[in-house]
Amino acid sequence: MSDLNALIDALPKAELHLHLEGSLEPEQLMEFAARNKVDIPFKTLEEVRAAYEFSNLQDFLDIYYQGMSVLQTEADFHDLTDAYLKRVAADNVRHVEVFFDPQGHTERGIPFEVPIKGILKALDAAEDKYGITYRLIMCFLRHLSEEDAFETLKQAEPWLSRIHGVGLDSSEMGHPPSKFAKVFEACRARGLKLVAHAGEEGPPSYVYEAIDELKIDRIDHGNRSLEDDALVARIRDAGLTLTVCPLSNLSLCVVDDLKDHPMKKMLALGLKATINSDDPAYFGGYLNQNFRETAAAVGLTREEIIQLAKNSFTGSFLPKAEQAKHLADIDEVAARYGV
Ligand SMILES: Nc1ncnc2[nH]cnc12
Ligand SMILES: [Zn+2]
Repeated sequence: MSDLNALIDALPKAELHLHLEGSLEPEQLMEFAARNKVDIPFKTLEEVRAAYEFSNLQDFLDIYYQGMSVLQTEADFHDLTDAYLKRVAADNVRHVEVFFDPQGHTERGIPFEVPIKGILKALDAAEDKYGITYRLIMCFLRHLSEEDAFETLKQAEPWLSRIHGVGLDSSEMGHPPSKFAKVFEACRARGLKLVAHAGEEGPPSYVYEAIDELKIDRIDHGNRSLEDDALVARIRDAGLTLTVCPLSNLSLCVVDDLKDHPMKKMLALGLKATINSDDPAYFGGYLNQNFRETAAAVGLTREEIIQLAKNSFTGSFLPKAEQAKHLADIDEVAARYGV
């Protein structure tokens, strides 16, 4: 193993951009379909794997929503979440801030409490079981209406002490952040943290809207911000974290080649970028795989890798005192590796 990969493995890290439904591995999809007697258009694992091939965000989302159909019971959501946590514990992940898409489930008749109960059961057990702490972020699907988002917020009301933030995901083009300004305002009034996918496929104006109209605390993706120097300065000066997802960007053709990924440039511009896996079952790798492939493709230095690990904690919603403990652990590992 290269020195760089050994350092990546050894560093404590947080993951800040992960869709739980996007951690549905082909094997699990087959298993859940069988145990719930759900018809799926695939007979073999190879057929599922072949379907996990995309050329843009919408291509992926079509399969992603189809895959969700096998998630039926609290146990399914628990098992899905637990498998993700177990997998990233092996990557030395110490804290996760994970998304779920309640509307992807309520729309097909699964009551709101089914996914959230299963997910929380696995997340609550994670500290003892895997040494992983968490925050849970409920996403609104942006291809649906703001009225739908308000209805989802109403269903979430009994759970709001267990939900730390809200996000905005799904088809970006044609669904600008401003469409959700009122519901984000209502969420802010309830003390929730706010994040939004912006600038993944959408233009820099969507990132401006997420900052100015949704008043987000963190930007998910944000790649296309680099097209606008004034926007880069805004993000940098506000200290906003970007949750960037390199292997997702490659799979969805946000970049044509990982060598062209802007991660190194983001760091050079002074942006607080982080590395994340987005939908690891669909995009070819969990957190350390994203670090490894990005480091190799764009030539990240050991110092940059350590900076990225630190950004993952300072960009998290953990209290400063807890962040500081993780930063001290990172310094200890860095010293061991002579950095
Ligand atoms: N990368 C992504 N962009 C938008 N919506 C998503 N839902 C799951 N993954 C997503
Ligand atoms: Zn995402």
